[in-house]
Amino acid sequence: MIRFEGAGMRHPDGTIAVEGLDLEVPTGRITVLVGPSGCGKTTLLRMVNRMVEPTSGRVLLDDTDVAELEPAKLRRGIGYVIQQAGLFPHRKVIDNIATVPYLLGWDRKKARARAAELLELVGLAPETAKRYPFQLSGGQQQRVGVARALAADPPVLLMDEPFSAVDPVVRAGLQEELLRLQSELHKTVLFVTHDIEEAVRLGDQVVVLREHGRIAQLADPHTLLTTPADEGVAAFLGRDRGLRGLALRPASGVRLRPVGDGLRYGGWELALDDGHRPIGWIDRDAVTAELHPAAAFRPDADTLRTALDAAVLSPAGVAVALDAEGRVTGTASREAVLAALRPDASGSPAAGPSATGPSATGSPAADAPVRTDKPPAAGGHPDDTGGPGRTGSTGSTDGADGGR
Ligand SMILES: Nc1ncnc2c1ncn2[C@@H]1O[C@H](COP(=O)(O)OP(=O)(O)OP(=O)(O)O)[C@@H](O)[C@H]1O
Repeated sequence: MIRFEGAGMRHPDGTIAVEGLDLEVPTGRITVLVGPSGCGKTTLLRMVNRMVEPTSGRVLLDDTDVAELEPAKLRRGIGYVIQQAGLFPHRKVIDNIATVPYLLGWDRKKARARAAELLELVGLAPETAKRYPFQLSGGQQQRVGVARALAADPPVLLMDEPFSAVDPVVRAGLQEELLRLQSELHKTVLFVTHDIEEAVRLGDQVVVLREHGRIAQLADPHTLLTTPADEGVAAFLGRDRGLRGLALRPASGVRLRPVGDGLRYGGWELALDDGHRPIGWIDRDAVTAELHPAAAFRPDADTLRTALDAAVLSPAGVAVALDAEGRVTGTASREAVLAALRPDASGSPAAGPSATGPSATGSPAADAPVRTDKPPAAGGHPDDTGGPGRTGSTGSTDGADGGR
């Protein structure tokens, strides 16, 4: 655990970077520091590896004041990832990754073998090893930066806006990768960002800072989004914080309409291949049999945001639910997705903050069984005439009906 005790830092010119901060960074979890530019995030991070010395208070690493530890030794036990990776341009990727093992005196062969292992761990092809950093994309460089920080298997990782120099798609991939790594490695991560979206996606706990490193709020992502401490925090979270919260909720709570009820919704029909995988939506009134993409989600692996997105994109107004093999297991209307937000719906946040997101392992709510509707005793959906080759009861009780 990292503990800041009344930690403060005043620059020689009198500028206060951080003042009297008390904060605990729990072992094996991701703590994200987020806040506006200049609020002291980087200063705080660098106090941990003594790149910045506090001018008041102290920082403890597993109950030892870091001031008592020799800086070079301390830093070898702490992985550090910065914006734009900060790789050595004249060293091959493999040697960049092996930097700390070399410093620790490992023999070259062992250090390189470890580096090759890490290259694979962060999702880079083995041939990347022989390249120089300028021969890699920004996202690949960041992966190398993460691999380098992990090389000596340090228990602590400091990450200072590591993904902010790459485009949003690459960034989302890197975030996903970090969560996957963390589900295996359980490092104590202190992560700095100014992006609240990134903070709630990655953090087990999120610390919203304001000027001079003062804590405006410390909470798990769900609590932060639903219960901001004050108007300042609410403003910082943005007006769409409710929608953003959808990304923290597993889609396992969505009540599905079973496929046995048919695959027709209003004038739309879902076409399946022989393996029960969706081919697309067909407009039954159209002259040509044009296929419209069947936006889908996986209840066991995706969030409510993905499920809602799939329902919104669907011409029939229903999202298609798939199992891990891509077979259709049911459908869910927009209303059915939103119904999963009700406090009594399964997959509620009472199951605990899904800090690593439901697609990562270990989220209790993500493991919840998919609930399916019981067909009503009588009646059914007026548009439901049964899917191709399917008969049986129709309708649903949860508003999971489509139509247009
Ligand atoms: N060498 C310095 N001399 C004086 N003031 C400094 C110095 N370095 C940083 N500061 C100030 O300390 C404060 C905290 O800086 P810090 O870099 O920790 O903020 P930050 O939250 O990480 O900002 P950003 O998000 O822009 O990177 C800022 O007000 C900054 O202007």
